[in-house]
Parts: sequence; structure tokens; C-alpha cells
Amino acid sequence: MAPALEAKQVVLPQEGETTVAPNNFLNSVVNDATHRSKVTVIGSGNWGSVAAKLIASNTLRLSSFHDEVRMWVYEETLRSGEQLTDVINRTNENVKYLPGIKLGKNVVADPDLESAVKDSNMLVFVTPHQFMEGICKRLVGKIREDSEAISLVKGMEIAVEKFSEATVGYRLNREVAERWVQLFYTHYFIVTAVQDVEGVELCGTLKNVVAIAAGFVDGLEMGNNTKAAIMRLGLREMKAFSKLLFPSVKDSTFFESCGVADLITTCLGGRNRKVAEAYARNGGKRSFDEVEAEMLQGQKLQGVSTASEVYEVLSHRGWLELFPLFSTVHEISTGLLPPSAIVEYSEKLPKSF
Ligand SMILES: NC(=O)C1=CN([C@@H]2O[C@H](COP(=O)(O)OP(=O)(O)OC[C@H]3O[C@@H](n4cnc5c(N)ncnc54)[C@H](O)[C@@H]3O)[C@@H](O)[C@H]2O)C=CC1
Ligand SMILES: O=C(CO)COP(=O)(O)O
Repeated sequence: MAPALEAKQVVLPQEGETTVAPNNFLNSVVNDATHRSKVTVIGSGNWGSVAAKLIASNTLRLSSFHDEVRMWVYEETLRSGEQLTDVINRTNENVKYLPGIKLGKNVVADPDLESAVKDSNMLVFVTPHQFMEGICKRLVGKIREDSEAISLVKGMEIAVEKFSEATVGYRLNREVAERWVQLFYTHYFIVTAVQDVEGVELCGTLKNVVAIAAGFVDGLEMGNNTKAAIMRLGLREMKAFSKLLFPSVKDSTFFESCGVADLITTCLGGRNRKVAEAYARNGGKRSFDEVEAEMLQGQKLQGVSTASEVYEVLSHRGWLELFPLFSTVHEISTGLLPPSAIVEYSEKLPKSF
């Protein structure tokens, strides 16, 4: 991917420093409409819709971007009989996944994946991870050659413009990272770039497994001390697992927004936590799928399937004993162990851990 960059003279902050979107600078640099970046958000769930809203407020403000933001919608028929896409385009609101929040008139919902991406060079992937493979396969040969893409990291309350933050992980090209930061940054959504793609990705992914464990603790009414202990041990497993898989992962990434902050917010308030709490209150008698469908009404949990994927890696590599929290979460969520096993697992902690 070779992005055409228009903002080469941006003075980049040091790694880990917060970047303030250089509003006036960008406006003066890019005037040529043919070189403006065009953005498509691939996904329109809860976070996908928030992302589209955030981005749309910035594309209007910054002349380096086309105003219009396309949002690919996995089409569904609402109870009213209307198509979700039609309702979004008529009301400017995702009434199913982000009700009560206007997305911005420059957000255009599109149920056709190919048409949604065809003119865009900045692709924002934000669907539940279980659908990503199928979507990527459908996109082969359909996207512009100069496309850049980002897979999103976190934040829930920003749709109502409460202060929040996020981390962009990048590999080598700081300028590309900077453009993504500009696209997302607002006064209420602080975005930081760190040179650690794997670390950022794994933080966002693995913390959902810890959030399931935190939900079990809540469901069993074990209190805050136990929950804090589970979160600390979870963070330790997140770090150990990430570094075993990718030795390049940096310790400092775990202290960024994508690390400890996202872990805390998801373990205190997220959907994984909420559904796991209900599952544990039921003593694991109803399956996660059942509880999820009932409680989330179409939104999707990531923690349970992530725990299963992590378990596969651990089994394959012979690391199960090194990661008792991760493996216990999987065993509980598949009904092999009762929810109470979440605190019993600590007896299995290896001495060196
Ligand atoms: N909600 C949040 O606070 C945050 C979510 N994320 C992550 O963003 C990703 C997307 O989450 P949300 O936007 O919250 O989604 P969501 O869970 O609110 O909604 C599920 C979405 O999946 C779509 N969908 C259902 N079946 C599908 C299929 N077969 N193919 C493609 N799409 C299908 C639905 O139409 C809907 O748009 C997840 O990986 C999540 O962990 C990341 C940060 C924050
Ligand atoms: O990944 C997420 C937030 O970072 C989603 O968390 P929940 O699905 O638990 O709300």
C-alpha cells in the first residue's frame, strides 16, 4: 500500500506523545480535491457508528479529506419492515445500534460492500472479528491500489462526546499513522500513535477475555478486591501472551489507552462483562449464545470467541499451564467448568509466573 501523502512537513511528536490535530495546517496544505482522502467505514454496529460520527465531523473540518464518509451496513430488516440502511439515510441515525445519536449528514449508509469501498483510499474496519475473514475475501480485487486500512481500537461513551481516548498502532510509516490520528482526533477523543501494531492489536483483543472473567466475578458477587485481582492477573497474562507470540511487543504499550485503560473500562462497563455476569448468575445453565442474543439484541460479543481462539493457540504451543486465567475463561464459557472456577484457577498459577 502506497499512500499519496499530502502532509509531509508535519512535525511528528515523539512516540507515545499525544498528537493535536493540526487543523489550520492541514487546511492550508491540501486544496486539491483530486488528492483528498476518501473514507469508508466497514461496519455499522455500535462502535462502527460511533467511528463514522467521529470521522464525519473531522472530514468536514479538514480539507485533506472528502466530506462524505461511506458506511457499509450489513443490511437487515427492522421490526417496522424498513431496511436499516434506508432508515439511517433518512434519519441520519443508526436506530438499531446507536439510537439517539445523529451521525452527521455527510455519513452515507451503503449496503453494497463493493460500492461502499470503490472510491475510498482510507478503509476503517470495524465489524465483529468473526465476520472479518469473509469481508476481506469479498474485498479482494475491489479496493483501490493506494488504499490504507485501520482496524479500530476502543472507546464506548464517546458517541455522547464524553472525554475518551484511543491508540493507533503503526509499523514503520509515522506519516500514515499521523493521518489516521488526524482523522479520529477531536477535543473529546484523544488519539495517540505508538509504533507497536501487534501490541496494540493484542491489548484490544485479549482484554475482552479478561472482561469475561471480570463478569464472572460480578455474577458471583465476589466484590471489588477479587475483581481487581482478576484484572491484574489478566493484564499480566495479556502481556506475557503478547510477548511470547511477538517478542517485539513493547511493555510501554500496556500503559497506553489500548492497554490498562481499555482493560479497566471494559471490565467495569462493557458488554462482555455484562453478559458474563448474567451467565454466572445463571450458574452457567444457559449458553453464552442464548444470553448474548437476549441481552444484546444483535450486538456481538468478542470475548468468548477470542477465548476459544486463544485456547487453541495455547493448546497448540503447549502453553496452557502458563495461562490459567485465559484457559479457565474458555473452559467456563464452554460449560466445562462452573463459573466459580474463575477464582479457583489461581491455585494453578505457575510458581514462576
Ligand atoms: N462497542 C464498543 O464499545 C467497541 C467495539 N469495538 C470492536 O469493534 C468491533 C465491532 O463492534 P460494534 O461496532 O460494537 O458492533 P456491534 O456488536 O454493536 O454490532 C454487530 C454488528 O455486526 C453486524 N453483523 C451481523 N451479522 C453480520 C455478518 N454476517 N457479517 C457482517 N456483519 C454482521 C451487525 O449488522 C452489526 O453492525 C468489535 O470487534 C468490537 O470488539 C471496539 C471498541 C469499542
Ligand atoms: O472491544 C471493546 C471495547 O474496547 C468492546 O467491549 P465490550 O464488547 O465488552 O463492550
